[in-house]
Formats: sequence, C-alpha cells, structure tokens
Amino acid sequence: MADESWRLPNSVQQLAANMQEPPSQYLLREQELLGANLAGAEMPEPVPTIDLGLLSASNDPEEAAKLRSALQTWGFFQVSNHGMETSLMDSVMTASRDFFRLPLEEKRKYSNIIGGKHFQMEGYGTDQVKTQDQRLDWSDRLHLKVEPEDERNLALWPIHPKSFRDDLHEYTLRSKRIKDDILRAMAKLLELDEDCLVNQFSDRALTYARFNYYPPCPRPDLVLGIKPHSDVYALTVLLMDKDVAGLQFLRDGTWYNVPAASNYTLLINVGVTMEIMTNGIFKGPVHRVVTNSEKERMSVAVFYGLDPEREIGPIAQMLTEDQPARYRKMKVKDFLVAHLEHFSRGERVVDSLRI
Ligand SMILES: O=C(O)CCC(=O)C(=O)O
Ligand SMILES: [Fe+2]
Repeated sequence: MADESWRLPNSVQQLAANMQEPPSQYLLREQELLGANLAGAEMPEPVPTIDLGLLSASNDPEEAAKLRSALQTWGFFQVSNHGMETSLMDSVMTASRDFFRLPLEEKRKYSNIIGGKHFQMEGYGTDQVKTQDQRLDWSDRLHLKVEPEDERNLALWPIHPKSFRDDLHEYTLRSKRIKDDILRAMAKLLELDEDCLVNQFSDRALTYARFNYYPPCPRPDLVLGIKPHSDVYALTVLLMDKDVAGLQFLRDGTWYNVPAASNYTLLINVGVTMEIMTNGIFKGPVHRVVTNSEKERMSVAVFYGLDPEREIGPIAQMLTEDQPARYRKMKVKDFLVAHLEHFSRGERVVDSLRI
C-alpha cells in the first residue's frame, strides 16, 4: 500500500519544539517567494478604528463615513467601544493559551483526525492535507462549531482549562451582538433596510470559533503561519495577541502589517460570503500570517456564516437592471466544500463563481 503518512501532519508545536529546520513541506518555493516580501510594509495610516457604540446608538455620520471608507479601502477595521469587557477577552486568551500548553496526548483527545485517518473540520490539529505538494502552515488550531447551539459537538470542547467552555460561550454571545451592530451599519451604508443583512443569518446559520496557535519558527523568511486567503464566511471577529504581530493584508500588490496593540484588538474583516451577498460591493480582503523566530502568537477568530442548507448569491435588494448579479448561486454547503479545495491550492473560491 502507498505510504499516505503525508496526509497526517504533525503538530507544529511539536515540530517547533524538536527541530532546527522546518521540513520542506513548510518552505515556500522560490516562485512563491518572488515579490512575497514576508517582512511586509507599514500601513500608510493607522488601522481604521470605528467607535461601535457611537455608530450603533446614533448612526453618527462621521463613524459611518469611516466605516464606508475602511470597507472600501481595506475590507477590515478595528472596533472600539464595542461592549466586550477586557476581562472576558483576557479570559478567552488565557484559556486558549492554557489549552495549547497541555501535553500533546491531552490535546489529541480533541483531534480533527478521526480513527487515525479521516479529517473533520472541527477539532484540534492542522488544515487538511489534500495533496503531497501542498504548502503547510506553521500553526495549530482548535476549530469549534458554536452555532447553531444544538449542533455543538461538546466532545471536542476542551474540559481543561476548566473555564474554557463557559468563556467561549460567553465570548460568542458578546461577539454576536458586535456582529449584528456591524451588519446593521453595513446595511445602512448600502441603503438597505436596517435588518436586511442581520436577517440573512437564521437560527440555523453557522458560527465557528478558531483558536490559532503559531509557535516560534526558525525560518520566518521562508515559512508562513497561514497562507494567503480570504475568509470564506460573511464576517470575522478576530481577537489578536496583544504582544506579537503577524497578520498582514494585501492591497494593490503590497502586504501591509497589522501592528499588535497593547490592549486587545477586535479586528473585523469581511469574508467572501459577504462579498457575494453584496454583489461585490464589499470585498473580502486577502490576508496571511507571518511567523516569528522568537515568540509564539495566538489569535481567536469567530466566523459568521449562513445556514448551509440555503443558497448563497447576491441578495435580491442589491440587484438592478444596471447592476445584474456578478456571481452564480450555489448551495452554501457546496460552496464551503469548494472553498476548502481552493484554499489548499492557495486560490479564492469567489473567483470561480464570477459570472
Ligand atoms: O491569526 C490571525 O491574526 C489571523 C487568522 C486568520 O486569518 C484566520 O484564522 O482566518
Ligand atoms: Fe483569515
């Protein structure tokens, strides 16, 4: 039988602890390094910051204009005055750090590989390896479905540290309010009914939380923490490490560094689902994560998607005779499968849906 062990990558944390040089599957090829400039450039302006309290309470025109500009220029922004307590963000980060510090055998109880061979989306591990020549990312993840709540697979929710489950539950309740406030503000920018976007997310809509752990990497000049991608869901709420930077966004051919902020930053970015729903008006930016030779980095992303049983396509209110649909319709669950295929090849699924 052919040796298929390449399908089961090691924990990167384990590799980082034992190796001097990353194995070849992690190294970017010469071609990929051309013009890649992993060091990235400084952003020409500070990360746009939207006062969410002001925006949602009074639809403050200045904040709304900032949001419009951030969405059109970058596809991401920071939110302040968002109602999430620092102590809760602290607890989530600490619980996440404590989880990744557990012994490997303990973490493997939540593995995303079933029966030693079959990959599932949820659980602890790395991305699925689909082909032998796929570039691997220098990160380990814990990926959990949070909503619909009755579909939580609690067997994959860590019991250590003890606070993990409660913290995640509480955190995602708060994060949902932030997401809804942003969706309302975006709907107003598009001159849609205030709840038009919020209503796209039924009680069967998917929410995932992903805990990303990036161990120090001996070759930050050749290895990425996460390869370039656009998030597939509609909106991402990202809690970033307050000490270590690493996230970069691509704009007009240049990779820009998002600096670490000493207080926790909640960064919001548009995903491909939103790009399709708004018929291409708000675009899901391409981003990646670079590695650091000395420091580990953590982030926690919450992804908001649609009900997998419905169709994804531009919403009817966005279409006119002059602005016909730019994307084909597709069942959400097929779209998510197609995304994984494209992601493993470093491509964007949205490009395959253009009419
Ligand atoms: O770690 C980060 O800052 C970003 C992570 C990310 O892009 C993702 O999980 O999709
Ligand atoms: Fe992402």
